[in-house]
Amino acid sequence: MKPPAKKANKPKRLLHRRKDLFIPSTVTVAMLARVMNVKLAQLLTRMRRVGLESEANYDYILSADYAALLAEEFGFNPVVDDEAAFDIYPPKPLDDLSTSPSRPPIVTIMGHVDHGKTTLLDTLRSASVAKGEAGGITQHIGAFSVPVASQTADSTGPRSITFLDTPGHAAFSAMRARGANVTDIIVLVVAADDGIMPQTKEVIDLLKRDDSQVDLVVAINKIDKPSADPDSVKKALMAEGIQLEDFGGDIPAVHVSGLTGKGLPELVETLSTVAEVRDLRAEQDGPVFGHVLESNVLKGLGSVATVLIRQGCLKIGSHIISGTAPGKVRRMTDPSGKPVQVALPGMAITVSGWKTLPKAGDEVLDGSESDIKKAIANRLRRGVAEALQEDVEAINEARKQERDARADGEDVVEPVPASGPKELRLVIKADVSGSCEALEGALQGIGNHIAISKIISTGVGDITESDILMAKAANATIVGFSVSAPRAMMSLAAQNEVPLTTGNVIYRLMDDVRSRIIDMLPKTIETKVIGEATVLQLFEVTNKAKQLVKVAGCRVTNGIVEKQKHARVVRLGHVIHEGSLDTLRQIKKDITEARKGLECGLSLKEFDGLQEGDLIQMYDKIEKPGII
Ligand SMILES: Nc1nc2c(ncn2[C@@H]2O[C@H](COP(=O)(O)OP(=O)(O)OP(=O)(O)O)[C@@H](O)[C@H]2O)c(=O)[nH]1
Repeated sequence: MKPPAKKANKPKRLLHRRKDLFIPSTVTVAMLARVMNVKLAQLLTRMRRVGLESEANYDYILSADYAALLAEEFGFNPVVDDEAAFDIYPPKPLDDLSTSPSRPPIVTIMGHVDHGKTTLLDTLRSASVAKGEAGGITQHIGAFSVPVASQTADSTGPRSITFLDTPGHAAFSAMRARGANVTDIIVLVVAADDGIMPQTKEVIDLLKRDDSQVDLVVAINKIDKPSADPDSVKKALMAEGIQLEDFGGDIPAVHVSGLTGKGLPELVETLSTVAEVRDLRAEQDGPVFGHVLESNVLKGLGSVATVLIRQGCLKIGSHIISGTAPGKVRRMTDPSGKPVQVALPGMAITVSGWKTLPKAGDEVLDGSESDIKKAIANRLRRGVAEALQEDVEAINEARKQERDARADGEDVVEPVPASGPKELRLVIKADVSGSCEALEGALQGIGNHIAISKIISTGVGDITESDILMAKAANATIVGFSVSAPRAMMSLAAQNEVPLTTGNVIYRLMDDVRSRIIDMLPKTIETKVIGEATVLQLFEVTNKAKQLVKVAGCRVTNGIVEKQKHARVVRLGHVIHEGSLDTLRQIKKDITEARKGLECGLSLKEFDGLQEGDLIQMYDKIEKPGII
């Protein structure tokens, strides 16, 4: 009788927990294979399969993104440091601002050279100061505010207009490059006596291209001049596609004179009307978001920046961040120099209290002191990583070119030494752990199957005696990044014959390691043919030692046949002998060289088998360093 069948086990669901793999900011393919404990060939095959064809090389330096992707391919859970990713970001603009408070419009004046932008701004600015606080001083801070005269307490239009007066400034290109358009209205200044000029066209093109909401107001300037012809300027603008109100369009044009001030109240009124139609509003509660327009260091105040507030409400004592500059608002002044306690959207104010100088065009955000500290550390680290990434791209490209050149040449691939590749051992020291990690990623695995770099130790801090002793014991080279090597340490390293290299540019250190690896590779010998001669006839002559020797009557067909160079005999495309010349003669005279077209007689040392039709090649041997 058959034993009762065992109750089949229910298949258990396999819970595959992926192993965490820490991903450094940069890592070579060889290093990634090593840390994942997979064969390099396997990783290269997988890279090709996932479309990383041109990156599939042992020495390609992968970014953390690619490395993470590949780690996932091999079943790992790539861990990119969350703390390292922390940052403070601009707040998302609200979808519906209809209940938010109104804000002043931001106006930029643009136009062709000499059409009067500066004069117009100066007149507007001085008018604003005159109308503003008595005794206010006009400071050049990158922006100023002009009150709108016609506004009453219950009207809905803006009470003031903020003019930005640095249109060609770097801040603008920096902001534009990040897609930030701070301007609501552009005033296009066109001189009534000059008309449309190249920079006028540039502004028009910019407006046509710009899909952001920027309104246009045309200021036909220098209207006081007898030669002013505003009508023909307007027609020319229409021809450029600027639909002016006068011709049934919706773009207002105002006749002004920046010099006399004529028409400026109308210009301000027009801007106010355009702004009113736009119904410009911004959230005053919540996080602060602004842009640095200008920054400089002032005596007694330290680093000061003009900040255009775009959202939120900046207060004295707020902790702020801009780029990698942290700050705590100590003092704020409006464009007339009057201290303010709070800065609202649409206002441009000077802010002091920065620990370092922020850059024009950078965003200004607020946050808690500790968040700002963390964000700054990460931004600095990312800055290093980005700079490194640029280097890395250049290095990857250089390596690719070398490889391509090598593939095109006739080089023979050196066999792998039986003992495995030679190692250049490295002891790494860096200023902070971030750069240590970056350096590790960049230096590990430089080389090829013959010689390769291997990091045996990493550490943070200056180079010490124990580093040198460890390097000596391990026969390693010390690489220091942004650390100091005191003189005593340098001499200790020299006494112990420990190679030591320091620097603060990662790619230079990479180059240094590369050249050390190259020195470990066998040199390749290249030949360069410098002259050729064809054997026409053979003679037998008696030499000085009374021996009968064969002499070849030749014609030099290419270059120069120099007696002291290396010589080889090529027969039917094959080299049949390599050596050197014994004699080189013309008629009966010994010569040292024979140029193209000449006939000469020659014989070779230790070779007596020349035949008619043989090709004698004279060549140089060039020693070339190994390639990685
Ligand atoms: N008659 C007259 N001259 C003016 C007026 N506005 C400016 N100008 C003159 O035109 C010249 C150029 O004026 P700017 O204000 O420097 O012109 P701009 O467009 O700022 O020039 P750039 O800064 O070089 O781009 C100066 O000589 C001014 O005095 C105006 O309304 N009427």
